[in-house]
Amino acid sequence: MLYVKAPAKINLTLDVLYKRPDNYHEVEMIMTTVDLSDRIGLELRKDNLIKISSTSSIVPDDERNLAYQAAQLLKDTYKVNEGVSITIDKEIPVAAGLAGGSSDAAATLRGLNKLWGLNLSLDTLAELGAKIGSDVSFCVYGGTALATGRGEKIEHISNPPACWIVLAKPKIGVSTASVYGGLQLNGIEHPKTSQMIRAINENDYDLMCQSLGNVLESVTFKLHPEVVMIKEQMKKFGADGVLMSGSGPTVFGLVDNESRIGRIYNGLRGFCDEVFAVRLLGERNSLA
Ligand SMILES: C[C@@](CO)(OP(=O)(O)O)[C@H](O)COP(=O)(O)OP(=O)(O)OC[C@H]1O[C@@H](n2ccc(N)nc2=O)[C@H](O)[C@@H]1O
Ligand SMILES: Nc1ncnc2c1ncn2[C@@H]1O[C@H](COP(=O)(O)OP(=O)(O)O)[C@@H](O)[C@H]1O
Repeated sequence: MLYVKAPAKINLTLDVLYKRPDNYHEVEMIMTTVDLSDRIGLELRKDNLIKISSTSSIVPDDERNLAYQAAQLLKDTYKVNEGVSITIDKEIPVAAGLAGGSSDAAATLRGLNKLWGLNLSLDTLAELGAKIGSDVSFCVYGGTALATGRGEKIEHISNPPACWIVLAKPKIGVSTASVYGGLQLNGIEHPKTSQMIRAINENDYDLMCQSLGNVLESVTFKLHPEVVMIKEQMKKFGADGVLMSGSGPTVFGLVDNESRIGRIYNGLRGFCDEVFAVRLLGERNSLA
């Protein structure tokens, strides 16, 4: 059995430039990985089948699973005559804005590259990953990046200043498609992407906290007002910078001082079942 780690991502900035003719949105976002991971187990099968199981009751255990799609795509593209049993130990909340499914797909690509002896580069895996979903390419590489296009064009940047992240997910799932679909770009306030890059390059924690921004908040806040409340609570309990990740509903708070985490964590536990205090991960993936 080969085990591969599949970490969650957060969006430090998420800007939408325009809606494209293919119905995707042209984005500009800074993404980084955090130390909250699913664990993917891969075991070779001689019978040519792809089988999938997970510890979560809400994640599909058939061809709708993004990890299954990753295996199928590699199998079809490279005419692989072996199968695989995939097990997913799910730690990342589902439909949360943390790219759990995309990261599972990316980890499956990296793992099967080794298990099936395909010898593909990370760049090739990232290119394949884009066929599964817009966030999969970033998840193939991990680390910290500026993502453009529909999210699949990846430019690596330095890792942000070291800090803690508190993640709080209210008990609702959010559909990424409906959030993008509800976005009104007229008069919207765009995040300061280049200021965020400067903050990261200069290792300036305060500037990083001031530069957080996500245009999708406006949509999700209207659909689910409890997300606004969680953001306010996170600030009240002492986080230095607070933002919704991706299309939500997870809200994350940045904290540079370990002694303040307990108060924020315990305060949020009163509102959300799923609360995590984690570190930024930083390191980029190598081939599994
Ligand atoms: C919002 C973000 C931010 O990182 O993450 P999540 O909240 O999903 O974690 C991503 O852009 C989500 O990426 P991902 O979840 O891979 O989306 P996809 O499966 O490619 O697309 C799902 C749907 O979202 C819309 N979509 C997605 C990406 C994009 N740049 N423009 C879009 O309009 C499209 O309607 C598409 O059909
Ligand atoms: N391996 C997987 N893990 C989680 N969700 C998955 C997976 N495969 C498919 N899905 C489906 O993808 C949808 C989005 O899940 P997820 O990736 O967790 O959220 P997000 O796109 O908000 O980051 C879910 O509704 C789920 O049914």
